[in-house]
Amino acid sequence: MEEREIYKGLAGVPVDYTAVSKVDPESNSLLYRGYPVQDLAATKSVEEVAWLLWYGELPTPEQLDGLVETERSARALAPNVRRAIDDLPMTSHPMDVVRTAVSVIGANDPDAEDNDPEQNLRKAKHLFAQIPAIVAYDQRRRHGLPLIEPRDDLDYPQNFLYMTFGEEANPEVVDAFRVSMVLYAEHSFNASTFTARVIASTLSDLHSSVVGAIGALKGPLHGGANEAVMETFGQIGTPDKVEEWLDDALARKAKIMGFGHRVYKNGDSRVPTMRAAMERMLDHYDRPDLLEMYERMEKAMGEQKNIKPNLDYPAGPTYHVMGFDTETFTPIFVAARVTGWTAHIMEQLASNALIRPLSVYNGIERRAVPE
Ligand SMILES: CC(=O)SCCNC(=O)CCNC(=O)[C@H](O)C(C)(C)COP(=O)(O)OP(=O)(O)OC[C@H]1O[C@@H](n2cnc3c(N)ncnc32)[C@H](O)[C@@H]1OP(=O)(O)O
Ligand SMILES: O=C([O-])CC(=O)C(=O)O
Repeated sequence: MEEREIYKGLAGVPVDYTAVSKVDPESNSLLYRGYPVQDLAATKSVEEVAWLLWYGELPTPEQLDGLVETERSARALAPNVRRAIDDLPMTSHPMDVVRTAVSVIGANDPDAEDNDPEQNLRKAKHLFAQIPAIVAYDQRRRHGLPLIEPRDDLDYPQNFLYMTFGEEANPEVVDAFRVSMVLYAEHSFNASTFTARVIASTLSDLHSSVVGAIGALKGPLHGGANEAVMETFGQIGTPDKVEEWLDDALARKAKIMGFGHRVYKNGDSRVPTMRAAMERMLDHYDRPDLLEMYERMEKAMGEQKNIKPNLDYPAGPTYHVMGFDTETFTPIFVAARVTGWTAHIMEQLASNALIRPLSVYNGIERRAVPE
């Protein structure tokens, strides 16, 4: 076999520049276009952060008004997107539903193949406006409930919660949801963003890149971990069972969902902000049992493996107490991350090189085909 060094999982390999965000494990920080994410999460709206990721600067009041108007006027689903969702079995995973619906939105777009930056910005804003309606409707239909039309007097997180639950959410809940959407929006060359960039690098279209990214996000080693956290909590049952459950899981060499990270080795920079939002929600919904379970698992993982939680760990219980179905958690991540993905797709296209790495062949050596 040829002797060449390989970089399994591309671990530690820089493959391109990006100006969208900086993940710095040394200082344990995350910057979106230079701004610390926790400072953005403290005061900025989902719409402001979306603009920042796409354009590189926070919007002026006029620019923000323009984006808000565009987003609010593009929320309702086209009839064939709705029919495509209705045609899927109730057993379809919500990530498959959102992937399918985004595919239909792409097929509906008369300029889907046009990679002009203005067209791609338009498509990105359209997806940003549409995905909450897809996610909310899918959760409702699985409960036998009718679709709720969007309300254009509500901001992005208020409307997302309204379309899901049919009533205006408490402001504290809206704020915790907003914080989660800001924290989930962007994270450099994670697996789904890299997938989006690989697809964009072939000069395919933006919707195809987003569909591919949704597929990559679904896996439990990436976005699917927020669902898996609640499944774990469900298996454990009560806080006093945490240590016993963990001993058994680690003895089986199981990966504990919501812990560990490819880049951060000393804790995920977003966790303190999300944890604070989770604590506000567990208090609001009076779930001290979930906080105890969270803390016991975090402590036991620290003692046994010295591995810290990632963003999916506090996000899972937060979405659970808000009333989202566990399978809806990763689609919420899609709604948030579509801004980051599309910013990266546009950055890739602005300075493109086909992404095509090499492999080292370790199969059977050349041989003759039998007669
Ligand atoms: C928003 C996000 O996408 S954040 C990531 C969400 N994913 C999860 O929470 C899934 C659980 N975590 C994991 O599987 C991993 O930590 C990953 C995939 C996120 C990162 O993995 P990698 O950088 O490839 O690290 P790798 O899997 O090689 O782990 C290194 C060591 O730590 C252990 N380890 C890492 N994470 C975990 C975990 N969650 N549970 C138990 N052990 C773990 C591994 O078993 C390995 O141990 P070993 O050296 O004794 O074999
Ligand atoms: O960066 C990663 O590998 C995964 C992650 O935390 C994210 O995408 O938010």
